[in-house]
This record gives sequence, structure tokens and C-alpha cells, in this order.
Amino acid sequence: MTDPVTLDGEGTIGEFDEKRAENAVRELLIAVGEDPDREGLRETPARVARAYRELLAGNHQSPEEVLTTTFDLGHDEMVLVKDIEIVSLCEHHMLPFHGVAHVGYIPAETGKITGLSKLARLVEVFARRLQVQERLTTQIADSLMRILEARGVIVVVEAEHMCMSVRGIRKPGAKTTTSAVRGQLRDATTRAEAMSLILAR
Ligand SMILES: Nc1nc2c(ncn2[C@@H]2O[C@H](COP(=O)(O)OP(=O)(O)OP(=O)(O)O)[C@@H](O)[C@H]2O)c(=O)[nH]1
Ligand SMILES: [Zn+2]
Repeated sequence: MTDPVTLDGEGTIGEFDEKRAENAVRELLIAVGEDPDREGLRETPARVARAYRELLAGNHQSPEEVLTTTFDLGHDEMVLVKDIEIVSLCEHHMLPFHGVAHVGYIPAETGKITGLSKLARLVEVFARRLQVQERLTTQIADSLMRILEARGVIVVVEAEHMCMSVRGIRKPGAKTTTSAVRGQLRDATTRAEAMSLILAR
């Protein structure tokens, strides 16, 4: 058993209980009028449980774990990784929202930077949880400020929510953009420069 992960202001999350998840999916199949023992559904509870384990893997990872590799390159200008694909699950409907995240930061004065892939890994840590897009965006920004002691951070997430496209209001194609800007990137000129890089195709 690993210790439950403490989420910033969001309580704690315990272990993933695969057997319990399987039983719950079996119950859900019965609740919607299906026969969970028919040929095509026999393995479904186990498959769905494994899928949720994967989609919620970030519950058991911390941002500190993935931002371990740092280099002191003395680089003190902005570093920006664009178009990091994300798939997350909205906490209201447990349906996916998917799109891209753009993550930029101005390193600490010491020039402490991290590996580029670590920025994408950081995004994964927070995307693979039950989320709302706003919290996903701010958690990425706040952890970069805290762990890398960055002087500034900008995170922009653009996503389509399945709960808005396949059910409810049914507006496929509607995109939601959220941003979080911290430190020196709040400065109007620096922020405008970052936004023009993010928007450039
Ligand atoms: N702000 C925000 N809202 C979200 C996100 N994901 C889903 N939602 C919204 O959460 C709201 C939940 O509203 P409710 O009225 O409780 O649920 P509902 O009856 O299923 O709502 P409808 O989707 O309007 O049918 C909906 O408006 C969703 O669009 C997100 O990441 N951020
Ligand atoms: Zn939703």
C-alpha cells in the first residue's frame, strides 16, 4: 500500500481497488439493463477497471517525482513546449476532455531548468486524475513555480469536453481555453510574447 496522495485543498485519494471497480462496472451493466454474463460483456468489467486505473494513474504520482531531472544551464529566458496532447476525465461526468496544453516558464535566476519531456510528464500527472480544466491548468502552473522556483510560468489548455459534445447540450467542436499566468509572465510585454508564440501555427 502506498500512502494516499494529498491533493492541494482537495482532500486525499486512496489506493485504486481494481476488484471493487470491476464489481461496480458489473453493477452498472445490470443497472442499465444489460446481462453482464453475456459473451461480449464477460470481460468488460475487468477491461473498464484497467482503463480507469490508467486514466487515473496521476492520482498516485506527484509533480516532485517527475521534475527530478534539473540542469543548471544558466539559461534564463523563456522555455515553451507547445501542443502537449492531453486526455483527462471531467469530475462531473467522468467523461473525457481532450486537447492540448502549452507550458512555458522563465527559469530561476540560477538558471535551473528541467528536461523538456518532464514538462509533458508533469501535464500527465495532473491530467490523469478526475479534473476540471481550470484546476488542471493552475496545478501545472503552481507546481512549476514551486518546484523549479521559476520566475514566471504560463500554461494554456485548450480542450473539448465529451460531456458537452456527446450528451447534454451536444455541441461537438466547442473548445474551452483556460490559462494560468504566474510571476514575471504577468508582465504585459512578456505575456504578449508568450501568447504570440503559443498562438503561432
Ligand atoms: N468550469 C468547468 N465546468 C465543467 C468542466 N467539465 C464539465 N463542466 C461543467 O460542469 C457542469 C455541471 O453542471 P450540472 O448542472 O451539475 O450537470 P448537468 O445537469 O449534467 O449539466 P449539463 O452538462 O448542462 O447537462 C456542466 O455545465 C459542465 O459543462 C470543467 O472542466 N470546468
Ligand atoms: Zn463533464
